[in-house]
Amino acid sequence: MIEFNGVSKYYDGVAAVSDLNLHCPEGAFTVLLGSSGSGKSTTLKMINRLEPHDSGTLLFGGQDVRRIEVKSLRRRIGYAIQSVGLFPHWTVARNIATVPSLLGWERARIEARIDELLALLGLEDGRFRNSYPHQLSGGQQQRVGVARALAADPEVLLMDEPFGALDPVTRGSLQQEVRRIHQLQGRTFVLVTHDVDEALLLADRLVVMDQGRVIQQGSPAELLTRPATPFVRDFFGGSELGVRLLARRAVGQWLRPGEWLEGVEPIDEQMTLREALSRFVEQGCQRLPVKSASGERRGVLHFCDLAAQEQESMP
Ligand SMILES: Nc1ncnc2c1ncn2[C@@H]1O[C@H](COP(=O)(O)OP(=O)(O)OP(=O)(O)O)[C@@H](O)[C@H]1O
Repeated sequence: MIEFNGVSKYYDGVAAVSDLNLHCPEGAFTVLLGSSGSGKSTTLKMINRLEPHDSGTLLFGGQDVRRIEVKSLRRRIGYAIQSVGLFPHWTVARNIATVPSLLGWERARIEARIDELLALLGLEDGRFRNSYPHQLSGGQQQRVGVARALAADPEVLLMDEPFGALDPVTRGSLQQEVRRIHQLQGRTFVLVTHDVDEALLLADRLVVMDQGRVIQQGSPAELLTRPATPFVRDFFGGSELGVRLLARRAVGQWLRPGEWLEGVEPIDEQMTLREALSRFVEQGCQRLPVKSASGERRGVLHFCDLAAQEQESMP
């Protein structure tokens, strides 16, 4: 969907990104991960031409972005940023309606879309619709920012640290929400973050950047198990690589079916192996029964299997 071929961008002769080769596949959730100043935001802004690139080619849906009229390009791309950028004197509803109104949608269609998005982002409580941004919490404002970016059902959603300023609990619930929306709608999402756990939670495809260059790109499991350089390994927390890998895997794939255990509270098969590890430590046990969301017996998770799989996947 989006392809960078040898793309560079300079500010006052200094490269912000250089010779970028990067692919964001259609329908995938791509996350650009890197430390401050590594060129992530610049990369994102070149996609919707908020920043023009200086050399190389950047393709959007197979077309050179320079050949797509800026207005029509931006209509195809939603953009959500950390500072939200809501219009302060407009209600939530009017903020969300910004792009559909520009596109000349009929009133009834706009109203229906606002309702749909408020429900999608967990803001369906009637009071939000006509509130002003300053009457909302930071987390609610971020939700409205994402709703506004999604309003005209863009082909691509770009998000630059959209949960940056939030407390861990609100951040966690918004991350889950965005993941759910991605799975539901099957659109192409590109998100920028410097938070490793956020990246691992959301990404189908992960791109690690440093000093304006792509250091490695691939699936989260690939990067965790086969980091291409010591930098990538260190970025994922070196000794924490194994635990982070456990956070990507669900209990359901690792249990022994056909076994059961009485007298111990069962865990859910959707639980991550990382959470299960905490449960083993908390309860000081070696085995845990596993049930489905509807309460059916699925089998037993053995601590020794979990430890073995972590060793296998370590680089
Ligand atoms: N408008 C600008 N003028 C001059 N230099 C800039 C401009 N925007 C970015 N840069 C420089 O380009 C480099 C990459 O910046 P960029 O914002 O893309 O990094 P980032 O990885 O998104 O960082 P952060 O996580 O801190 O936002 C930095 O060295 C930055 O100082």
